[in-house]
Amino acid sequence: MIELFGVTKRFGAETAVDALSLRVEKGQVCVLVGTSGCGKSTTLRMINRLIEHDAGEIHLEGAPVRSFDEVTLRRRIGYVIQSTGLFPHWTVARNIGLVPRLLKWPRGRIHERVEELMALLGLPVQEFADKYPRQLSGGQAQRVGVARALAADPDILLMDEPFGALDPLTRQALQKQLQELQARLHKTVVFVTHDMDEALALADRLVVMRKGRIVQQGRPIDLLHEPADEFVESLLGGMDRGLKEAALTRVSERMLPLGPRLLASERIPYDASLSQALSLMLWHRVERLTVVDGEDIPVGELSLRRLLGGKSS
Ligand SMILES: Nc1ncnc2c1ncn2[C@@H]1O[C@H](COP(=O)(O)OP(=O)(O)OP(=O)(O)O)[C@@H](O)[C@H]1O
Repeated sequence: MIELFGVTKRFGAETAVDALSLRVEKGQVCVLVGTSGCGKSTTLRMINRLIEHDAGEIHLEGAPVRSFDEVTLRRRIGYVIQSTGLFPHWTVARNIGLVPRLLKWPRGRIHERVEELMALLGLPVQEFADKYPRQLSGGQAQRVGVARALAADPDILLMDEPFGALDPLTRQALQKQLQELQARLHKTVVFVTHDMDEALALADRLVVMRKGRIVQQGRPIDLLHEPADEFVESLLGGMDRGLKEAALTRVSERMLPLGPRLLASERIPYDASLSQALSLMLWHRVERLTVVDGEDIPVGELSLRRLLGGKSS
């Protein structure tokens, strides 16, 4: 668990973070959003003490962050940034093993851990272990960055725009991979992003910041339904909020069992979102879709009325 109590950070005359209080439960993904310069990165970097706070308290599992030495912080908190921060003259394997080496793990254990992480992140050892960062694509480098952050099995992961520099397809693939990892590893994650779709997809708890303060926080769906003010409303998508909400619901949650009717010709996977279903209906000018499982076998149907929240088909 991470707790911030009235935390303030000033840079000269400017207050970057202003008496901010926040609690991130164990295993939760907390996403910070807000306009540029509102203090998201500063908040993140105070948690691992890359920036020291001026006032208030920050606690990890109930103990002040200032009571931990640097090595303990490195072990307990993984940190991923947009530019990856990989050492250019080190191989992928060496980059991933950085923190275990600092912690003086035995060589064999480091080797095993690096291989385990590369497998976890979909980076075949044969192909990537001896490559240098310049030989990697943006998405591959970002995966190495995540593997490195996870190396010492930290409880906490701080991610600052980790996928910001990637093309939309790679970005979505890495978001999905992060969700799958999180389902297995249950880290306590604080994630900063400018991309509202990314924020809504990943967040258990969404925190909207403005001028160093929190304007609103809660479950994404609650913020979409009841934004505290116009600022939150427009940040969350304004008129697009309906589509953003639909993106949060899976087709499998709305579909009905297969009925006696003929199957609709257009098909959609059961784990697609309602916004994708709506898009497909618009594209094909149809009001019904056949829902299929991973093997393309029909498992249900989704009608436009049902998609809109109606009870019957
Ligand atoms: N090292 C620093 N020295 C002086 N001012 C700083 C420093 N770091 C941040 N600031 C200022 O503090 C404020 C908050 O910056 P921060 O990087 O936390 O915002 P942010 O919300 O992460 O912004 P962005 O979304 O653009 O990355 C900004 O006004 C910034 O100029």
